[in-house]
Amino acid sequence: MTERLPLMAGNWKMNLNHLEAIQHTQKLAFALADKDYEAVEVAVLTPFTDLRSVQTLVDGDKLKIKYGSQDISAHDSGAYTGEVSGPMLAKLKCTYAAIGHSERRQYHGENEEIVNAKVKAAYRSGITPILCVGEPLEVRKAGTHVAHTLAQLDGALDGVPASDAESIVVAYEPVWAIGTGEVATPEDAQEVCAAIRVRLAELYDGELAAKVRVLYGGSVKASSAAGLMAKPDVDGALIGGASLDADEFVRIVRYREQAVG
Ligand SMILES: O=C[C@H](O)COP(=O)(O)O
Repeated sequence: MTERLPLMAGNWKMNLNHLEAIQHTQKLAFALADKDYEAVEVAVLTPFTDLRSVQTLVDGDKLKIKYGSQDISAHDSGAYTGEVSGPMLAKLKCTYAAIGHSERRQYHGENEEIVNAKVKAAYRSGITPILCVGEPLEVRKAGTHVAHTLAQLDGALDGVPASDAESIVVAYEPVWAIGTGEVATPEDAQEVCAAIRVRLAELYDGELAAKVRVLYGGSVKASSAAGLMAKPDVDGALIGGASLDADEFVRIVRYREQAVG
């Protein structure tokens, strides 16, 4: 069986200016030890304005924290006011770019076509997409959450070759769980994360599907992390609010030390 290194990624959303970002990253770096990084990959997804500061800190102090953006342009350069391109993010040595987060879909009209173009743009620049998928509350209530989420996955990966897709990270984030304090049960998370892996095997092959990390996101805290991570198809978490509290984020990274709640 393929060993998947768990990934705990903090999505700061539109929080922490570049000075606060330095302080926060230093606090994380101070708290995290080599053994933490052996057990878990740790990443922060910061506002664009923080990336240069975080890069300088990571490079200068040789930190093992990975970092990336919360979005990426579908275009590589040109007259796209306000956009930030893959080559620009690659120059800042970003490992990851979150793509298709529900807040981008909801507030910025990102549809499957745009998400697909952004996934391809990330790969053109050697950046690994953290592709966000997940259903809103009405879809969950209608019981069609698996089909809804898999349709988002299909759309995002349309025309993406296996040689790229094998490195993708998929984050299942039910919209009703984001920022609400209502975390999905481990069983709910497992149901959809497993379905995502099955679909990856159908779209590509079982070997690729076994390699891809599928995260859960939505109100994850230290108290819920161990229970979620106990599920076989949950390979980490995308953490919003709780990632802004360095102590809480470190506790999530050390989920193995928490009780399965
Ligand atoms: O990207 C992170 C998700 O939107 C989860 O956010 P949250 O942990 O604040 O619910």
